Amino acid sequence: MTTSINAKFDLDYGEFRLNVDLRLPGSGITVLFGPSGSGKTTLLRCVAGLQKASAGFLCINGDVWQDSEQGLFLPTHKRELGYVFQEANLFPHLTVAGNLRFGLKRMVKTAPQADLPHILALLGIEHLLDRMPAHLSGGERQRVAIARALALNPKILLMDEPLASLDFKRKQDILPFLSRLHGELQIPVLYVTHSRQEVAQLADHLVIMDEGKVLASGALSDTLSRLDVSMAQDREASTVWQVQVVEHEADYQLTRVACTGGELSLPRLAANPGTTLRLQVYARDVSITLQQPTATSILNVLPAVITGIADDDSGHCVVRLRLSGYAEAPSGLSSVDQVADSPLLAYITRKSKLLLDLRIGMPVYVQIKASSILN
Ligand SMILES: Nc1ncnc2c1ncn2[C@@H]1O[C@H](COP(=O)(O)OP(=O)(O)OP(=O)(O)O)[C@@H](O)[C@H]1O
Repeated sequence: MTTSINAKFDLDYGEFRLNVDLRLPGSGITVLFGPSGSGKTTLLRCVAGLQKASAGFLCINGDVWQDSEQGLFLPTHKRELGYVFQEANLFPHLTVAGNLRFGLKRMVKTAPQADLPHILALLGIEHLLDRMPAHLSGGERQRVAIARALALNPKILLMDEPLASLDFKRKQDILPFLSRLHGELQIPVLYVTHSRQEVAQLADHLVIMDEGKVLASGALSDTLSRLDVSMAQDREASTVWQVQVVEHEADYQLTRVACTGGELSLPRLAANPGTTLRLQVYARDVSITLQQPTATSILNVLPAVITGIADDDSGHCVVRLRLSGYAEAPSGLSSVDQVADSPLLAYITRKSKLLLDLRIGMPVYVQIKASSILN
């Protein structure tokens, strides 16, 4: 993966200080995750030039927008970026088409044009062009706001909790459109959220922040399975893998999928063999055995090696494992960096850990009781 964003900011508000030095991928979705007040929005505003860090350096795929040592600070209107906020902020007196055109009028004439039909199709809003914003659902308004930002053909898309003002149903409606941005957008996206669901569904790269600092930054599944960060330390912990559909077993209404480390049987999926999908496995749905179980109703039993163990203070512990079935990712998945190793977490009682005498480096079997496909 090429490191193409370098964002280094030191900004002191007195009560709060943002101090980050990040190297991020130049494409794909980077999610900034952290509790309220951890500095996610402040970081996004520094990237946009809406906030000026006293010491800062920002380079987006070769374009330097800030270099305080050289006295360089590009104002926001000169930064080629799209910004999507919690509220869509569409002009109420303009149709959807009018809202999209408004941004375009302000573009520099020589700037390359965005592929508008592609953007409209990507966000599924072709049929809404003549509508007024008041006649759109919350999810449709946000899709138009994202299209308006992309229509500017930005070099980076900044999204600050774009789903926060939507109810559960609307969030579910819009997430598939956001998932499409992975493969279809060439530019990097910085996406702020507190939602673990959005992290699992959207992130390629994950940055975990707290108190103005970066606690962890890395490929999604590596970061999700880091036992030193809080996301991996409770029963909501999960890992996300890319899997590939192998075949359907019509008689059993099952679909077999391949991951690095083996194959899994899932309830029948509406996807053709060869399709790549995201699979989320919660730590609480994974159990550990020392021998390969011979009589179990659980279909998904895979060999694994323990790579880490962290106790919590509620009588449980989280065990990090690496599947050890295959050395290589299935063909077709190898380009996805998070597939190189499919880490897995198991949330078990501390008593079970002691009874099985689990230790790092031990070969075991994992039983995966349930999992869910995210896209
Ligand atoms: N202009 C400002 N002056 C002083 N303090 C500020 C300013 N803007 C933000 N802060 C403080 O900086 C801290 C980080 O705020 P920020 O909005 O970046 O957090 P966040 O992680 O995005 O939070 P949330 O998830 O609630 O939106 C907060 O304590 C906030 O009160």
